[in-house]
Amino acid sequence: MVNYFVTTRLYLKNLAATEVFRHELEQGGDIVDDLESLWQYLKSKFQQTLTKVGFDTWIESAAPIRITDKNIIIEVPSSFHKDYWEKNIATKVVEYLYEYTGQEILPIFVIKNEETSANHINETEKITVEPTKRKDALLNDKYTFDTFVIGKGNQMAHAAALVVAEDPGMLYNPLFFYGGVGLGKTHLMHAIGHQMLLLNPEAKVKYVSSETFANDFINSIQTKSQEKFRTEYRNVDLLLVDDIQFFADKEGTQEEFFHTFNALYDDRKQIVLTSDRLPNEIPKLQERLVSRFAWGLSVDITPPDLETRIAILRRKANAERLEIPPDTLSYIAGQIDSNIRELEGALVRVQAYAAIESKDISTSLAADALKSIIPSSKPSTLSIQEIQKAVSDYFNITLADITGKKRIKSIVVPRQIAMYLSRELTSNSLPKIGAEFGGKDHTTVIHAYEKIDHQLHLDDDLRRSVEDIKEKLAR
Ligand SMILES: Nc1ncnc2c1ncn2[C@@H]1O[C@H](COP(=O)(O)OP(=O)(O)OP(=O)(O)O)[C@@H](O)[C@H]1O
Repeated sequence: MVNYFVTTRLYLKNLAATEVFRHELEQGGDIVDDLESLWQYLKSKFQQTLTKVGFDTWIESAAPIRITDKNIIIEVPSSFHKDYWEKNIATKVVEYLYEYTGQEILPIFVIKNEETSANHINETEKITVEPTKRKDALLNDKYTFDTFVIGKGNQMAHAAALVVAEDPGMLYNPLFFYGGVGLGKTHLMHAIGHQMLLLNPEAKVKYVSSETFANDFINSIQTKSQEKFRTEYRNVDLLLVDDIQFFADKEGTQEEFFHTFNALYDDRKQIVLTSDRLPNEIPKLQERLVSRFAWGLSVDITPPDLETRIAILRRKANAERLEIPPDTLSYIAGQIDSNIRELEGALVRVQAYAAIESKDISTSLAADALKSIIPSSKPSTLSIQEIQKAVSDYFNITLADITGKKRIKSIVVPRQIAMYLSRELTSNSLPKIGAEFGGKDHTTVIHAYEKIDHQLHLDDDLRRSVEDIKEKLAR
């Protein structure tokens, strides 16, 4: 019998030498005519060893490309998946392939190209995993991995969430999700909690918003029950803290959280945090917290593309047993592009409108129902380019300066004003505004918006300039 461990060592030894693999691949002839049957065999083996969510995430998203007598090429959706396969699944592939072919065949992982990766959107409609009924964890029953639709913008966050749910405290600690509002950060957090409890019903899971943490802490001081507070927060296996940007300005809470974090981290307990921005962009977050949060993995969630939005709506419509024609789903998904909570709200609105009118849901009914909330109904038809031009004319700088990267104050302030006005006066999403400013991140737009918004109350000159520009734009 060829020892599987020898095979594994061989595999690991060669892992870095992908080029050698490729050469060998070119030398080797095809050995299996029916790649599909072999893949089915591998899948059936993994079905027995992985959880359903693990199987869906890692195996279902991969596809075999070719096999020779030396290698099998497996296509995976992202570098994150590739990394996970190499570290956790590859040795099993070698073992199972040996069982099937009697030969040592080493896997090579290639990343699927960007254009086609949308094909991997998980549109599984069935909900098979019963969410945990443990109420003390305060988890929302609806927020599980099964109800989470995977798309380009959240694929990596979803995979990382699954890793920490199945292997808490080991690989990514803390796990930090950041991104705009309503994009699924809370949903993923709860899914981690459910999955962990499913695998280990005895696990202690605690989910809190940052406000609840702060309030619990303040109450514990007022009621002299700090010991109880500490026991409650430091004796858990998984601590989930949502929206930690609200820790800004709360010195005492940050101090306490620092100690909570250290206690859990030292005990190898898993910590998961979310915020609307990266830790170093949260104003007044203590440096020592910022650096600790960077110990683990930070993953952003970006707004879903159209296919993902349609898949989310379809899942929701199915769950509510609503009959909605595909083109109507596409229409609704096309109207709301940056916030899934609003997308779901739009569907509820269409549903209510159909009930009131006693009509079936159609595209024209959806258009009527959404008239008052879709972006095109906002009063302004102003474009971002018009705003950029008005601001650059006003400050006598070039359009290239407005969209460029120069960091001098005489350009940075007008650029921030232009971003502020783009958010105030147009219905464009934050990522779209960022893109129009030379491909900047949405968090840069949030930062600019908040800075100008704040300064307007303090700086008369700035306020006058913004009013003048607005007036010019209104003409
Ligand atoms: N990928 C997804 N698949 C299915 N539903 C989703 C997905 N992403 C978000 N949702 C749904 O959208 C709604 C908003 O998501 P969630 O509350 O998790 O957003 P969030 O990023 O935490 O927002 P906030 O920053 O406001 O806290 C929820 O109902 C959630 O179930």
